[in-house]
Amino acid sequence: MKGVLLLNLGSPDSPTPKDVKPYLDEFLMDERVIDVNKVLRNILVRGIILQTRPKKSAEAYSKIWWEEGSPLIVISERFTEKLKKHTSMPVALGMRYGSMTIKNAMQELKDKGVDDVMIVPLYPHYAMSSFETVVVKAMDVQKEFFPNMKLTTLPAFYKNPDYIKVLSESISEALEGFDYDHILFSYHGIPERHIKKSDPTKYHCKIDGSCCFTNSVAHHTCYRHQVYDTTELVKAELGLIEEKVSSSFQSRLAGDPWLKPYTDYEFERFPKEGKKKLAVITPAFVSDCLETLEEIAMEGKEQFLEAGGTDYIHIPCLNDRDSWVELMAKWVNNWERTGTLPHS
Ligand SMILES: C=CC1=C(C)c2cc3[nH]c(cc4nc(cc5[nH]c(cc1n2)c(C)c5CCC(=O)O)C(CCC(=O)O)=C4C)c(C)c3C=C
Ligand SMILES: [Fe+2]
Ligand SMILES: [Fe+2]
Repeated sequence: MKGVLLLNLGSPDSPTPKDVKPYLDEFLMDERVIDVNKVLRNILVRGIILQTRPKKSAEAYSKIWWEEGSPLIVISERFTEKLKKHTSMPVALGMRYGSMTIKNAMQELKDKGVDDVMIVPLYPHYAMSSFETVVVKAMDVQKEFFPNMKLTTLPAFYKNPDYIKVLSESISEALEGFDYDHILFSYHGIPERHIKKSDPTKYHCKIDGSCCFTNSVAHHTCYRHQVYDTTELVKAELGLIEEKVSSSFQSRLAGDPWLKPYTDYEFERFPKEGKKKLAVITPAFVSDCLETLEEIAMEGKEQFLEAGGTDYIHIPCLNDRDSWVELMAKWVNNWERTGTLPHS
């Protein structure tokens, strides 16, 4: 029997340093997130980052936490419940880090008689530290605990025409009545090194060049190419003016160079260039979370207004929007009926 496993990265159990610390430990000790050798990762994460970050992160989480829990978890649960109403297959939700484990979610499916699972990483773009890590974890768990379960992965959907339509529709709704000077597509950043590492050709990715705009098989796993594609496709779908749209990268950790331009630098720069009314969209995430609600909707707004901006909106993620749930239902139900995937 077929079933669906929705996967996201996860949140701490509460916005306190006591619960944030083990969550951050699991997150940052992941070799696909901090991709240095184990000894160095241990020193970096446990010896340095975890000495101060849990308190800071807990404060940030406290600002966005809902009565029902972490927004990322609550929204993912709402999405799951809605999807269940659109399919006859069992649907479960698992998280890469934290207490809502992938193992429990797979057990839930197995208990309902499921042995053929579509895994759905809730990320439109491929990155080692998001899409790849949830898929590899799901495969490891399957091998160890559910050897008779078959897994099929929904590919990154960053350029799927139906997804672009749903995303564009959500953007145009949010922009209604907002006379913007500029729309910024702010994507979660990753270290530059990661896109070189994910390049299967080992020669295509040049970081600073125009590699992302020339055809290559490397783009199947190139996060930067994929996010630029999403921006371009939405721009075309909505007929947006070239000069009024750009992309940037947020949420970097100190140390390595990360993908540029950095979102916080753009918040400083725009008002000086006369772009004082700004709309920010965060399409690397399908659910609002710490990185959108705190970093963009709160901190980003403050920074932009302090730099001389006058008007600022953060456009919500797709969350549990009906058209998004219906699109996911179309993909999974089609796979149930025909065994085919919507895009590759
Ligand atoms: C597009 C999705 C994501 C990518 C790519 C990604 C890369 C990445 N993240 C970190 C470090 C942290 N990320 C944190 C939170 C966080 N990250 C994502 C998504 C991506 N991360 C989400 C959805 C969230 C929010 C979870 C929530 O509970 O709302 C955190 C924890 C919070 C904090 O302390 O800032 C860290 C740490 C790295 C290093 C990285 C790429 C290498
Ligand atoms: Fe992150
Ligand atoms: Fe590229």
